[in-house]
Amino acid sequence: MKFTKMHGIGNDYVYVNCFEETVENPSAVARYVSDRHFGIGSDGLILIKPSKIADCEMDMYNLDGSQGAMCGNGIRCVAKYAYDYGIVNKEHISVATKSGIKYLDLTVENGKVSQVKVNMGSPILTARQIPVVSEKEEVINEPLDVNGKIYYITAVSMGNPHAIVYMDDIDHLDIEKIGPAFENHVAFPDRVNTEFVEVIDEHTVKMRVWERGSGETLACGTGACAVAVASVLNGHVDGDSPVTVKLLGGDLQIFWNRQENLVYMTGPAATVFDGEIDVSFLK
Ligand SMILES: N[C@H](CCC[C@H](N)C(=O)O)C(=O)O
Repeated sequence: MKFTKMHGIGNDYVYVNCFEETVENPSAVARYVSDRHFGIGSDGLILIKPSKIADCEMDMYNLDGSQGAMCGNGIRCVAKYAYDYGIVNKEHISVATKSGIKYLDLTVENGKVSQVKVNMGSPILTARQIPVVSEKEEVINEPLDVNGKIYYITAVSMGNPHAIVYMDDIDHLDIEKIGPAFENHVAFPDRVNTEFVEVIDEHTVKMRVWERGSGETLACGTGACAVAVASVLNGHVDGDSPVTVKLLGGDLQIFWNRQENLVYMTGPAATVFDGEIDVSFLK
């Protein structure tokens, strides 16, 4: 199986061009290629497929083989791959995902995509659609008991579920312990991606993320969008201008246009190497 290793500010995936390749069992392949010792090493697998309703389709799998409905860092790399490898030859493209069609604007430098702006669609705040179990219609700064400690969470979906928690110091967070406790909490029937956020100023936040199905990653695009929305809703940032979200792997610019109720994410995409791996033994 031919693949291309790419990343969006350190959130790295193995990409397969399914205009040319066929991947029979993507969950098993995702688990194998993601292993950083016995495989290629990545946060998961992303298939770039032909589409009848968009320029291409993104099909995303986490490190544990579970399928994700949307991937912000991933879709920027899908757009870069599609342009750089000749699937498309235009700078405004559409990508179909499990959470709907997304529209992207590409910045091309020296014939290659360097930066991508994505219309990530509207945030979902209704508890039962996220889903999160709550008596409230929306979960904004509501208490949740996690391992006997009360955390105040804001729940947002960008096509995938996110729980946002604000803290004074995220650098010394024992994320390996608290991350799984949130991920598998009974309040989240489909599990959850959890973002731990420190507010820097009214235009800047800093975050770490424990991803559903992948653990701590260096960045999460949908998570950064969910954090920007939650930060506006909780009055932590100025909602009239873009928010700089600082992640371990780099920064993303996120703007929630309240008039349109659309979230825009702008950030880089990078290709690391092309390769080939035998996955024929996987059933
Ligand atoms: N890293 C991705 C999010 C993956 C979400 C996945 N962990 C799930 O929802 O199951 C991003 O950049 O948006």
